[in-house]
Amino acid sequence: MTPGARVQAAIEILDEILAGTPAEKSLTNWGRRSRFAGSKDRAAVRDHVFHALRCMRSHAALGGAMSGRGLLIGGLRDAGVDPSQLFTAEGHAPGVLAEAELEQPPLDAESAEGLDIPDWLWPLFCKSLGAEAQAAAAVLRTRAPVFLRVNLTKIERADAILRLAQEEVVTLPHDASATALEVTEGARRVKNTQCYLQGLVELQDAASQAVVDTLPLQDGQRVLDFCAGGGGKTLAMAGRAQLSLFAHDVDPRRMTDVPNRAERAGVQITCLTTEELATTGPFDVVFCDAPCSGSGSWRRDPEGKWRLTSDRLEELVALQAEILDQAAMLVSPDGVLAFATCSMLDVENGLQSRAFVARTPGWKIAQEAAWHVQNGTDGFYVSVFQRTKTG
Ligand SMILES: C[S@@+](CC[C@H](N)C(=O)[O-])C[C@H]1O[C@@H](n2cnc3c(N)ncnc32)[C@H](O)[C@@H]1O
Repeated sequence: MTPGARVQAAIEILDEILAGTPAEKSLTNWGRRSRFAGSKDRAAVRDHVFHALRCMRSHAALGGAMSGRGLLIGGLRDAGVDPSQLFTAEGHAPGVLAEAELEQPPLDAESAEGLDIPDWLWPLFCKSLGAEAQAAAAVLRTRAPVFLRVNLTKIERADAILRLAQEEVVTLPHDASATALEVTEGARRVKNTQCYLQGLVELQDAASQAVVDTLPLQDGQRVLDFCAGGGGKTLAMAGRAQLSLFAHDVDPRRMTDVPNRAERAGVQITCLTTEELATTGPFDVVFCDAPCSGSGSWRRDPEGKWRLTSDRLEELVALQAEILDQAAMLVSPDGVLAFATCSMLDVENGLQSRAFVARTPGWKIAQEAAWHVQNGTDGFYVSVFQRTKTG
């Protein structure tokens, strides 16, 4: 496919997304009807689509329309490329620019529109991130790096770097965690490498790994991952100590992959239903990786940025509080409760944790940590609660 034809394909996919089809489904639909497209074409089209989704407000403004065509015209202008170079109508390229499309509309690059944050969210975003708000929003307009977690029960980090390099995946250690590697070349090959297939490495953001590093895990503990989902953090915990590990999720279907992933990593994880929690507890450590706005990972899920509403955020904050209250009851008398989100919003993080200790006698915040996208990782937050002596 020519560069122009790739742009036209992205325009069609974006129009489908704007009409309500999820991005992954639209890309799959296009892939099925475009057997002629090679792997490089598919990757390039996907990159166009995801870049447009990350920068949807600003690119629509620069392109003069919230449409696939407007987004691609705006995206080219944002990159300093004259769209007329690709909008030629030749070789399946999009049609030439109409009179009304020729002039670039003005855009304030420091406004919520220019920084691609919804207007309703911008005050909250600024309050949470202070002087870093603009920098964080700007990073959310870019593609996220790919990170791996080295399974230290199977291989040292330095050896994993060498083994991956033999399979043409180039990585560098990342200082967010002693298990983290940033992939600098060959990211698309990772899932086919023997290193991955044999469970020596897992795909996991570096901040997710760092969150698990903060948990006070020790050999012999009974540990519950209360919101386990696909078990990414349960597996990371398994790499930290010899634990009796339990995974739970209110939606057990989300844990479908946990047994296979555990087997690949060579660890044991027991999945529990909600009914089984009461009879299996209490636990020495209960970790809640709670459902949240996902604002720290909007580079990977840009549709989430535009889907979030203030009502939905309010619902999420209420759900997080409920989860903390339920999880606290499963902690043993000397145990620890931990709460994490992949959010950078204070209302889901520090304020949520302080509200928990304010309404729940007997608990204090022992530790808090946050990671922001400006430092290269996803945005994440964790708080670790301990019981007070009088509690
Ligand atoms: C952020 S995701 C977890 C991601 C996972 N820990 C990982 O590292 O791959 C949050 C999970 O919480 C689950 N969840 C939502 N409400 C819950 C509740 N009341 N109790 C337990 N889990 C809940 C969701 O189904 C979702 O899988």
